[in-house]
Amino acid sequence: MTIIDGKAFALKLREKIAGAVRDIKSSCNIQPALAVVLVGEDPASQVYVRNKGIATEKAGMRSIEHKLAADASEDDVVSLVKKLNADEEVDGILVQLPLPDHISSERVINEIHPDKDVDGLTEANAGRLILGKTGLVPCTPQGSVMLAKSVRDNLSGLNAVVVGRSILVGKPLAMLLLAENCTVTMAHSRTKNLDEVCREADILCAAVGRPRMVEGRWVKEGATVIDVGINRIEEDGKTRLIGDVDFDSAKERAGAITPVPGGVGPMTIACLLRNTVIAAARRRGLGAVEV
Ligand SMILES: Nc1nc(=O)c2c([nH]1)NC[C@@H]1CN(c3ccc(C(=O)N[C@@H](CCC(=O)O)C(=O)O)cc3)C=[N+]21
Repeated sequence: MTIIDGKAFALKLREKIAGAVRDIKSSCNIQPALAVVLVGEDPASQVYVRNKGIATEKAGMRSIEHKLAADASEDDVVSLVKKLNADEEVDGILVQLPLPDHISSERVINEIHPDKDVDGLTEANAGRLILGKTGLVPCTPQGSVMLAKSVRDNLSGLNAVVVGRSILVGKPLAMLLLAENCTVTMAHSRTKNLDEVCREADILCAAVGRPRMVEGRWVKEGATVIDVGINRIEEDGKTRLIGDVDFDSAKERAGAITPVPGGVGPMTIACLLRNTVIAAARRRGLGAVEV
């Protein structure tokens, strides 16, 4: 049984990205830049944004942070996005989610120029993903597939079950697994006999946001389990981060499994940096980057 070390994989990927950034700098004298927009003072979001900024700079790229007050209007956020779209120096734009309730994240996200949409969440990039066209791919699903491929070099023909159908993770993840020639089942809260459906999975991905929902008994012997959940819970008087999979029971049956923390989470940030380099190279006509 393999515990998939997402943290180590992400660090290696970040080194490769740093190499690609160095190449771009030395050959074209360009420093790719990522702009992150944070609205409000949510402590968890502040931590994420700070970590993204540090990771961006460690990769040799420029990090630009824009912080708006919690009572900023939707139009304020949209004008900022438009300004960043027009800024030649900015290669990637990320609007930290969730946004305050009075702001439509759908509207704001869709204002991002698709070629700068490093989250891969605009309608244009979602469309490109289902049509199999070149675009920017959502980071968490991309990282999940990379981790699955790190233990099974060919996913072709395997049964993949994705539990969860969110726009951010479940749907794009299913599309990426389909592109790997998996036979994909999208399961969700209304799925009948969810345990039986999961037991058919060679690749079982849990992205539901419910702590320890996927039980060990649901895991086929030898399956690859990708746990996308990040749930903060109180247990034994401590705050703990746990996944959507009951790790202790699942690891008894899985062939390989991602832990939480240290699994998919670190890959999300690495893939964000990857998308930023890819966006920079495409926008500036530098040809494809191999990362
Ligand atoms: N526009 C946008 N894009 C996002 O990609 C986005 C977002 N908004 N809003 C919030 C969520 C959450 N997210 C995570 C990224 C890394 C870890 C991560 O690295 N987690 C570590 C642990 C970190 C800890 O200890 O808290 C791990 O799983 O090992 C987790 C969660 C990106 N998000």
